[in-house]
Amino acid sequence: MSDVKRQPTAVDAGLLLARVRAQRPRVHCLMNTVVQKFTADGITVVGGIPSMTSSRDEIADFVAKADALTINLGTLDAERRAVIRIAVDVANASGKPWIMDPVHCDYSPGRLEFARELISLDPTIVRGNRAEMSVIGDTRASLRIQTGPVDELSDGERRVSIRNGHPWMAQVTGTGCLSGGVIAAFMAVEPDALTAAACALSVTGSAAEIAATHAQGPGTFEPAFLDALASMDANELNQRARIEA
Ligand SMILES: Nc1ncnc2c1ncn2[C@@H]1O[C@H](COP(=O)(O)OP(=O)(O)O)[C@@H](O)[C@H]1O
Ligand SMILES: Cc1ncsc1CCOP(=O)(O)O
Ligand SMILES: [Mg+2]
Repeated sequence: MSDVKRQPTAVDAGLLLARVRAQRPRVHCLMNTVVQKFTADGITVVGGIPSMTSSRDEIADFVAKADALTINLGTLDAERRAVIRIAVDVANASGKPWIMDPVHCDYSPGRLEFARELISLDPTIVRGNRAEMSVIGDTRASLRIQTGPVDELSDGERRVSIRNGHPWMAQVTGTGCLSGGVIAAFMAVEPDALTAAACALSVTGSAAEIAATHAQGPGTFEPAFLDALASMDANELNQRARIEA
């Protein structure tokens, strides 16, 4: 799976999910304070090991021990900006993959400016929803992901669409943030970021489809989604994953 020209497939999704479960990558998350638990649970049930500390004293050690890093701008303040800069420096110095979620950068010029500063530091992936990615615009060399009813991925050479998921994902706070954590777990076991992210999003989207068949609404959908993520396997992905060039 190292040929960067390759288009990812449903078979890859099953293989990478099995690789995450076998390798148990550590994912450090500088996650917003709203959805820390949900994100940590999402990483855990796909097979990764999350850590969430945002202490300035510890961040360098945690990132150094992690296999991938998730940076989320959802609840930003001066201290968190400083900690994010340290985390990104350590990840870049040691060649670890990192994903940046520019949550609500469309609400505040200051946040957009900080998101642009981080993009200049070469994140492996930038992922946001439609409103966020519209103001972000071009992300130069990074893999760019815009999620929504259809997820659109582009790395400058390839474009991939993921047609999985369910509208209830947009009614549960944190499904986008959780996807950043799951994508990071997949990047930790697969060097081609587009393949890793496409497979991760087909896994979360397929789990959402299964959860929706059991749930009565967004409230019961959330735990059903974690259950479906935990029991996802290659057979299910072969039937459901809709990864299209
Ligand atoms: N209407 C929809 N149908 C299917 N999947 C959706 C829908 N809306 C969002 N999703 C999925 O929910 C997740 C979060 O996407 P999105 O809502 O764009 O991000 P955010 O939560 O950051 O606003 C993604 O995995 C996306 O595929
Ligand atoms: C509501 C809110 N406010 C700050 S972070 C956050 C969660 C955003 O989660 P998502 O973008 O995944 O829905
Ligand atoms: Mg979001």
